[in-house]
Amino acid sequence: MSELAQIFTLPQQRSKIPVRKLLAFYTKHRKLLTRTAYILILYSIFNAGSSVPSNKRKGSSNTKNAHSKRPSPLTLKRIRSFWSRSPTISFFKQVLTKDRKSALRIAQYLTWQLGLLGVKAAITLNIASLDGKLVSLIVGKKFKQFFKCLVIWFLIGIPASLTNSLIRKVQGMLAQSFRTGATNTIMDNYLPNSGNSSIYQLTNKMSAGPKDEISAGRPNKVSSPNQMVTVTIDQLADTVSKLPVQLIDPILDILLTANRFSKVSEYATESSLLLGLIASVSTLVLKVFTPNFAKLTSVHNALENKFHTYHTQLINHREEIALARGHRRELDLLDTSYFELERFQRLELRKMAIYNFAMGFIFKYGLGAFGLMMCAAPIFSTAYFSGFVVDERVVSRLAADFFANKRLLLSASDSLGRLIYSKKAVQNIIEYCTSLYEFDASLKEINMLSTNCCDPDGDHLIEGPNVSYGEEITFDHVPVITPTGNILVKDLTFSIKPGQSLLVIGPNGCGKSSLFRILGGLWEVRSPGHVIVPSSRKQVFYLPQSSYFTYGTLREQILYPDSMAEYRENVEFARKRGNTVVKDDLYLMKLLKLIHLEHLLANSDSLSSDDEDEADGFQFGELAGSKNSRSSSLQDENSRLRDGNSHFPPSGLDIVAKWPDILSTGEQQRLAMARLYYHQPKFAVLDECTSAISPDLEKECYRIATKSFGITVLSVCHRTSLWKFHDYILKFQKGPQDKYATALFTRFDPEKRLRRHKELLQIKADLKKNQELVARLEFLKRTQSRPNIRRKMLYIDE
Ligand SMILES: Nc1ncnc2c1ncn2[C@@H]1O[C@H](COP(=O)(O)OP(=O)(O)OP(=O)(O)O)[C@@H](O)[C@H]1O
Repeated sequence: MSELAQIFTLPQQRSKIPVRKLLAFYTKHRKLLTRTAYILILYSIFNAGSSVPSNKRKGSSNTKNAHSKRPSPLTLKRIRSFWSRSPTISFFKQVLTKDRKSALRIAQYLTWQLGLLGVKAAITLNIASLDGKLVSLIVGKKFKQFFKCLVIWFLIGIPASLTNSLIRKVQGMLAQSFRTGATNTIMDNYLPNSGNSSIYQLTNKMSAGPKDEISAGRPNKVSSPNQMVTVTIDQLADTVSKLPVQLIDPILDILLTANRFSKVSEYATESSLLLGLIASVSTLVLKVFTPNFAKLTSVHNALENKFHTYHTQLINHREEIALARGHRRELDLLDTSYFELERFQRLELRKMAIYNFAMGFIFKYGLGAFGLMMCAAPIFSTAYFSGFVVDERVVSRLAADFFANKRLLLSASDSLGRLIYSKKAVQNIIEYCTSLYEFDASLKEINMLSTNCCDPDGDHLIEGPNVSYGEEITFDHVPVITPTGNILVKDLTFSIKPGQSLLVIGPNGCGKSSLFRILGGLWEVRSPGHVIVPSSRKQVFYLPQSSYFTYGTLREQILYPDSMAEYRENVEFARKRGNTVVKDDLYLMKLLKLIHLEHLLANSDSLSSDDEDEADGFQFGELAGSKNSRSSSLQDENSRLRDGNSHFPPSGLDIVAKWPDILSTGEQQRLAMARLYYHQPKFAVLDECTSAISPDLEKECYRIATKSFGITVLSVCHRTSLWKFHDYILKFQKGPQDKYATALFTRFDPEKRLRRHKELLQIKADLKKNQELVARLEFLKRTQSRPNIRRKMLYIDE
């Protein structure tokens, strides 16, 4: 009879309860009971670890509820609905289907991770057995065997350490692959090939939407696109890579422990049942202390984001803030946002401390005590049935079992705790995926709406039902309406052909730049308007008041938005074809010389030494390659450059700097003009892009653009000195009482207009002077006729 049967037979002799029948039933269904125990354990663990948020999100209020509610127990129906509708699963599917290469790598690293975790669990089991054996050999005083065992124990350390380090490495690789996949997925909509300005539109949408949802408990998903792409994806990848270890490692530990117990212990079935019950009760108790991790993460990220944004603003506008002595105001803003973050972190720490206490106590000590009890049970029962007289061999076997089991059980109870703690990781993953999914969905929505406006190859400037293509730029009854729905101009009509430059004038805020936003495809062409534009986006170039400069070489500033690869390709192509003009490094340096920026080249001496005369005698036609044939000197220089014997070392254009920081506004505008000369588009939109350049050089810049390079400009400029470069005028007018501006388009004779303008100014000045004279005369008359003034001759009035 087994020890177990002996125990159960003891009370039977003294009681009238049908213990025998119960025992028979129990012995018959022992396996079923064991399985029930395992199911109980699993259910309790998953229930505690379940974190499936409600999928019935429709509006923001539902979204808010979904996060403020505690996750309800895991059911099959919820799992099914989670699988089909959850943003988390959808995001994962997107990552795995869109970027096949990353998906393959993810699968590969996951397999590696699973294999390594299996090896680790097997090693742990072996080490536990060896531990027990070592104790048994010590008790049995078998030194030789003990030493052998110790050597094996020591040697096992090599694969154990190797496995651990490999697990970490594979985890890092998994995180990297997932990050790559997720970033590529988002990038497809963030900067789409179609050239659609989704980020511009999204930012517009954000400014129009609710400003701060943090206080409402749900931060704005798209409040910070850069945070999404840089931080959230990284956090997600990191958490995803750790999850297999967090989930599988403890599960394997528990399974191996259970397996070992079922082999070595007579009480395995009962112990499992008891363990299942205790684990269920423990997880129920733990639920009371478990905070809503998803909500904590979400609010924490939003507050961090706000704090970062204020700092970024401070850095971006440092000069303006410093000159305005705005440091106190900025400090207030930073302090407030930091205080909010700090207060929330304190709350978070408090909640986590309570949770960690409950976790540690229940799982480490509660279940640990239970484990020790189970380990001690065979020793006490053996001692009891043998009348407390035990053979030494039995003692050493029992001691070995005790140590091995104790180690395994304690690690199993710890594993159970870790498994439940992985709930935090799962909830964080859900939160990150939901944020990214919503961010991606917003971008997709914008791109879908703009599929009308942009072709997939990104070749067209704009597309849509109200757009057609031609050689000209025509606006036909186009209403100018802001994204927020404000009408700026009700009906805008004008048309210009190549060679017919347009001057756009009007008061501030009437919609001059907005016209260019429509032309650039940032704002849609609203019905009943219709526009005709050149089909290729390369034919229209836009230069704003403050141009964008990348962090890179001086050469890249001129080439932008072309890449270095495109530049090299163009140079090679032009050389192969034997073009008269090759836009190579030498050409770029000449352009810099043209706008007096040669000092930016590291070795500017080279421009003024040997080649001084040449550069001075340089003709714009040579650069434009339009009318004049290239001079032999330029040919010589180009071939010298090609042969690597150039007097213009490439280092000059290779300087890397933070260009907006080291260049004055005027220099930046001149560099932007060099960019325009390099690209030589058919049309150029110049939106006050020379406002900081001295009048003489500004005229020169316009002259080179229009006359030398033959670019047709559409310019907003306030200086009358630039009028002569335009053939047509578009004048926006808006009275103080008018809701929106009207636009007048006519042919423009700058000479005549300028004469009239000067005449008008003269008349106004004369009239003003006249009015002053009349007023003075009135005053003098009044003084003379005042009755109370003592009569004296103030002036002689003839
Ligand atoms: N993205 C936007 N969303 C909503 N309104 C906008 C947006 N961009 C500009 N506006 C509004 O449209 C109006 C016209 O702006 P626009 O930049 O066209 O003026 P402008 O005529 O070029 O003025 P200025 O001479 O000062 O440059 C302004 O009132 C501005 O606030």
